[in-house]
Amino acid sequence: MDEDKERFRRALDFMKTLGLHSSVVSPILRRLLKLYENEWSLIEEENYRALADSYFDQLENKDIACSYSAELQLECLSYKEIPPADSVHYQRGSLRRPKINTAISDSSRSELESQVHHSLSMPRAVKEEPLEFPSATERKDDAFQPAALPAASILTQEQGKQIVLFNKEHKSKLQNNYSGDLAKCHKPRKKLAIIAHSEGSIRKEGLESLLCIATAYGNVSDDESGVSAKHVGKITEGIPHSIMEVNCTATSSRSISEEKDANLNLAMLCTTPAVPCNPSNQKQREATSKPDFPHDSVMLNRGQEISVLEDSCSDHMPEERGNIDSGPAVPYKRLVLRRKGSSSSKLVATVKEEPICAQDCEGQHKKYILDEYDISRGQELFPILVSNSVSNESVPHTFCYIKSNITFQNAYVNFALARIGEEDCCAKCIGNCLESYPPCHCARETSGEFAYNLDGRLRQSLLQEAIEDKRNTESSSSRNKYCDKFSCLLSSGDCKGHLIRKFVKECWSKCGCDMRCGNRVVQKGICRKLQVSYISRAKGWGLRTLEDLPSGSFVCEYVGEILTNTELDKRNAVRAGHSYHYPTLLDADLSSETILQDEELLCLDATNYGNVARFINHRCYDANLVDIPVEIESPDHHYYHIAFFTTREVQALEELTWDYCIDFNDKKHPIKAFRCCCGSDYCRGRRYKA
Ligand SMILES: C[S@@+](CC[C@H](N)C(=O)[O-])C[C@H]1O[C@@H](n2cnc3c(N)ncnc32)[C@H](O)[C@@H]1O
Repeated sequence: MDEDKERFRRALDFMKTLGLHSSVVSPILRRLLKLYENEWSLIEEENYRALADSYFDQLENKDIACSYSAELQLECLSYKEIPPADSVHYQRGSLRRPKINTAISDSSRSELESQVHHSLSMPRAVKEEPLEFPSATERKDDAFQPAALPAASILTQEQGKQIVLFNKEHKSKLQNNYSGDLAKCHKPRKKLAIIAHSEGSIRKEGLESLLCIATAYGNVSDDESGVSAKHVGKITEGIPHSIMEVNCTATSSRSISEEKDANLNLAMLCTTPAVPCNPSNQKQREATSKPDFPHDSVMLNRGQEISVLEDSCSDHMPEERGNIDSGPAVPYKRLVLRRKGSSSSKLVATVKEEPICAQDCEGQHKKYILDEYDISRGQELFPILVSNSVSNESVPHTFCYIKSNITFQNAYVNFALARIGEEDCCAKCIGNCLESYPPCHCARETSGEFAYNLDGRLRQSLLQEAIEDKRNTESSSSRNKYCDKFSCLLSSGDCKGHLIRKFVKECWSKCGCDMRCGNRVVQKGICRKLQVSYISRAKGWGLRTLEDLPSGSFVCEYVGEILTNTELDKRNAVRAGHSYHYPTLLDADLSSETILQDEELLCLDATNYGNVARFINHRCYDANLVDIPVEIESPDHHYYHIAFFTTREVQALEELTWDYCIDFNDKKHPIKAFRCCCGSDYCRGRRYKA
């Protein structure tokens, strides 16, 4: 009998650690005991899963109104966290729990429900007790059993770095699948103490370290003082695997402001030593092309994003970088985590605290969507993942991802080698042209100096020139008044001219150098970790970098269909009412041309076919990307590549932007300019009145 009492107490203690109050749990537990004929093992199995399930089931069945007393809103949260059945990716069957639903008779069920309902609707004063966590040794006590709810366990690998994530949100037992639609409840609540607990063990070669990260949601405070994480981990060396056992607990006890949600996330990251990146390494390619997660960023349930930015032994790293997002709704916090057993080795993670969409009190569903897949469908070297944590807008499926430009109908693009003269290639070069002296013919376009430095970045003088060119677009002196000679779609006959742009020329097929030549940057394609991300309702989707980018780095090319301007004109006529527009003119060399045929007057349209660049939003004047015309296959400049380079150092998770050079006051353009929300101090579009 005493043993039963003790087991009863243990069950309640455990449920308390999930935030479920004894007075609510006790009747449910009693009912379960009756149903299972005192077979405790069925209830204790998997850390009281049956009990927890029964609790949630009852709440689910009884549509409890949201007018709880404040101290019980935690239960409300638990209930509302349960996503609609059709959106839950987690399989109930996988819980292996006893079939409570069928086992409970109607009368038992209603009795049970009434108990739950009664308990929840009774206003009671709940004493807020400070949360105390058992130490590692205390935890050996049976009274504190770690939850064995199925922790999300995700493996990613990139450049040898292995990140293993065990993620658990308090009581979020249903959300162990990291993708899917989740609904949540925003409820005013006062003080909330939440606990997350996770455990797991992994077997993996060469495990090196363990980190435990705890983060909390909620508009509560600007510091992390209310959140703490402890872990007990050990790595056992063994051949061929190391075994890591992790046991992690996090607590948060903070004041939660109204209308905000609260959450606690736990992530455990295990790293293996980095190995040098070699894109030709097949194994690595396979690993990086896995369409599950970004290499060093782990998307947690409900969109919390932890990006491992730096793993360094330096003590000079800034601990706070502040808010690095331009959008209003997505604050970032930067955590600096110390490695266990080391006072100097730090791992810096940026935690993106997402506004959590909710099933609000009116019962209206707003779904929080996380779509995680490689939008390039394996075409790019690194997967380009998609993330939306702002709205219920789903991943754009309205276009087809292409890695390089494709020609539409009669657009004239001729790559015949015969058209490349001796002065337009370096047939005699061997190896890396950047190391040759004097520079070969391919440096001619950039005044006899190669456009790129040995580290692959654009030379600063060229970069500055390109930035200046763009910034002067408003002044007519930098434009060539060419368009009176033909119908220009920029302004339908009222053209203010086109920018004269300086080209970069890369080596190509007729050159003697090989693909390792430093004068081949754009043609190698995207080699940065990028993410298509929903920025805001005003701007829609955008592009972010997931890694720090030095100034002058090549990011990506603007890829689309190569169209004639006449075709574009036709398309624009039917697209006038569309919200987003993706075409861009290939007009960088119009000034040097005489009269052009229609099929030579080209543009790129990424509306139906395009790459990541179609998501880059506009920013007036001080954008962090600049578009540079690049000659690769063809010495004539009707057709060329538009390549984006960083105008300055760009930090991981910043949105990438370029100046579209839109004339926001041009009322004659067939496409009405959007109302600019770039946020720049020099914004030209803000003045535009719709
Ligand atoms: C090339 S698309 C960029 C990707 C687009 N945001 C999307 O969701 O697909 C250009 C369109 O994005 C929107 N956009 C880009 N920059 C913007 C800005 N600064 N302010 C408001 N809207 C912007 C405009 O609707 C524009 O037509």
